[in-house]
Amino acid sequence: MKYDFRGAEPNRRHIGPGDIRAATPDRPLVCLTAYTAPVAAYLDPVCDLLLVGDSLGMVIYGMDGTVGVTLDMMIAHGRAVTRRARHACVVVDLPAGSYEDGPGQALESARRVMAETGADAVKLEGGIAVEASIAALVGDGIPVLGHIGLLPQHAEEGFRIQGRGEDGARQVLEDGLAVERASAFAVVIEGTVEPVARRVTEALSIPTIGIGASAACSGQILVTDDLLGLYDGHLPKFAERYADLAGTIREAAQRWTDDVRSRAFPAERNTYAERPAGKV
Ligand SMILES: Nc1nc(=O)c2c([nH]1)NC[C@@H]1CN(c3ccc(C(=O)N[C@@H](CCC(=O)O)C(=O)O)cc3)CN21
Ligand SMILES: CC(C)C(=O)C(=O)O
Ligand SMILES: [Mg+2]
Repeated sequence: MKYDFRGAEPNRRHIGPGDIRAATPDRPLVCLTAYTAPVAAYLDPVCDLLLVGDSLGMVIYGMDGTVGVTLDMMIAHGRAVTRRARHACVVVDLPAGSYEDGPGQALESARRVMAETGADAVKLEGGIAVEASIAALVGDGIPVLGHIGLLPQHAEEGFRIQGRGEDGARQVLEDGLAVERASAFAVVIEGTVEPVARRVTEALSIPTIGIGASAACSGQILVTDDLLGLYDGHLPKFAERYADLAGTIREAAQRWTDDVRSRAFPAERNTYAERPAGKV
């Protein structure tokens, strides 16, 4: 079925879910989170996929976890990102409480996200437990990105690495196989040991996108605020800081503060005259 994008631009992006699905091992998929229009504008040309992740609850709303994030929050940020993305595939997370009741609830939530944001796809956490829901969305024409391994929406005892031991390894693999059976176009593997990520990647015909899941995946995703040194919480071991935006912000704010107090700001170029220069 075709969606009418109420207020949202129909998706005219260069890279679609089908292109992500067709990724080949010679070119790892490059994925980052984006929650706002300007960050989407900066990342869009260099990424294959932009994820509007429910991590935004922790990263920009200061929550302790992702469980309090609502569908309305995801839609507002999803819409901001699709306003700027014209190259990368845009995926929006279904938040906790918006799909666990089963295929009916998942369909209702995913349809809203697609119609109101103009995203290319949705992501939901889980394998076997959500297989029927993923299949229902795909059957309705909504592309789905899977998410297995560490599931932050179900991390009641903290964010623990998954797949250790034979039982753990089997569960992650079974979840990956379920996501593939349900016809997701790719799957995120989060917080898993390398042998498990390798086994899942070899066993599945769809690409695996790793976060804290080793180099054995078909691609990588990271939370952009971690990459940029902007997140003010605990940085997971798997994240790597490529910039220090927190330091840049503190320094700029301090310099401006000094300039206001010394009356160096505002300068003449920041000040309106009675009549604009050159006009009579
Ligand atoms: N800023 C940010 N970055 C993320 O990657 C991220 C979020 N927020 N929020 C949602 C989830 C939560 N994530 C996390 C957060 C912390 C750990 C963490 O601290 N893990 C321990 C490993 C514990 C173990 O060995 O079992 C670590 O020390 O890295 C892992 C994943 C990943 N996602
Ligand atoms: C960490 C990624 C995969 C995610 O789900 C998020 O940012 O919410
Ligand atoms: Mg998420």
